[in-house]
Amino acid sequence: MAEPALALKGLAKSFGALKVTNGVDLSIAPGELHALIGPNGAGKTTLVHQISGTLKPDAGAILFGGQDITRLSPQARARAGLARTFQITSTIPSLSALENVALGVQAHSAHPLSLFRDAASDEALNTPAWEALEAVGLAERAHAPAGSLSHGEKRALEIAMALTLQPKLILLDEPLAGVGHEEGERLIGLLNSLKGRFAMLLVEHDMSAVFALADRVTVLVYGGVIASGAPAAVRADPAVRQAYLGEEG
Ligand SMILES: Nc1ncnc2c1ncn2[C@@H]1O[C@H](COP(=O)(O)OP(=O)(O)OP(=O)(O)O)[C@@H](O)[C@H]1O
Repeated sequence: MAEPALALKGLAKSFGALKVTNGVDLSIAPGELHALIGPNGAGKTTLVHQISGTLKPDAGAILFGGQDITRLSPQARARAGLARTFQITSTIPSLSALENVALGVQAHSAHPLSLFRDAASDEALNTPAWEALEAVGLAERAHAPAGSLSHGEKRALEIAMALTLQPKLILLDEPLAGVGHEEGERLIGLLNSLKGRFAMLLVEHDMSAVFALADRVTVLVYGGVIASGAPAAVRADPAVRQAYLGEEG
């Protein structure tokens, strides 16, 4: 069997007496889109922070393509191909979409010290930047300042920036939050078009998006996994229905 793209083994994190991640086991196959759902405060974002490396677990291990990355810095994880998009927009508003992506390419290139040396005019940066913009459907907006893009376009731009890492896995933290219905549909189409190229862990409250996209779903409640599996099985699980009672109707 292929090595999982990502495997969490007994991951634990407490804030004081609060066990926010309570011995989480999770496995994502290469190319799989895995959704992580759960009620507010279940610990989803805390789990994503531990996977990306901005928060240290108290116990447990994180394996990325079989390699133990539990103690690696976020930068080293990104270089290994673990990309993430942020709930808070991380682009530079005054620079064009193309310049933002080209800067991302430059930051991860062999010569990052040349940062800001007119990133968008350098062909070695430009070609992958254009490819990433095309992959997310933003090529026509390449020269628009990132700050002028719509909410959904900004999310697509962040995904383009993640693509320049040539990722093996992308962590998507609520990509649909604050995005209107029409743009949401476009983003779901975009994520669908990227499926299979790399693994994705999607944290999302929009259940129609989750069930439209996910190969497998894991449900987190009070920091613990209560169900994990194929979408239909998870949806029918009595413990999951109980956890969502009143939220999903
Ligand atoms: N730095 C911190 N210090 C103390 N408690 C924290 C900290 N970060 C998160 N928590 C608590 O941990 C719990 C889980 O929070 P987390 O943001 O991971 O949940 P979530 O599932 O992502 O929620 P949401 O769906 O609302 O984003 C919450 O009770 C939160 O208040």
